[in-house]
Amino acid sequence: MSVLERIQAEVEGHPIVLFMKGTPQFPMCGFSSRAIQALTEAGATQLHTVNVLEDPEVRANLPRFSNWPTFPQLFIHGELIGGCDITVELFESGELARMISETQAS
Ligand SMILES: N[C@@H](CCC(=O)N[C@@H](CS)C(=O)NCC(=O)O)C(=O)O
Ligand code: FES
Repeated sequence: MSVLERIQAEVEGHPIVLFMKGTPQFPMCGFSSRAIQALTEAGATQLHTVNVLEDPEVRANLPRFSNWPTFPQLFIHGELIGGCDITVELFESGELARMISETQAS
């Protein structure tokens, strides 16, 4: 499986996926930490995460796949939502909680 196929399988295999630096328990960067915090506070319980620090191939190729240059990257239902700033903005407006409750209910 090529790395792009692996990325595709990750985002199609789980409704909510965060590509991040570190893990939810031990985020290795403030941007990833803030994204996890927003997702958790918005009620995400079925969150699948990929630690790009442990997968250099994904780190190098995800920006090409998603057309988004940095980490973290949030995908819902296989679609890129954005990085830390967008995730936090969606949380603050209440939109993230709505998207997550719809996703987890379906
Ligand atoms: N404004 C960005 C901040 C994220 C960011 O700047 N990430 C950098 C530093 S962690 C990054 O991923 N750089 C590329 C890399 O480390 O591969 C967001 O909203 O997500
Ligand atoms: S790892 Fe340095 S800013 Fe994210």
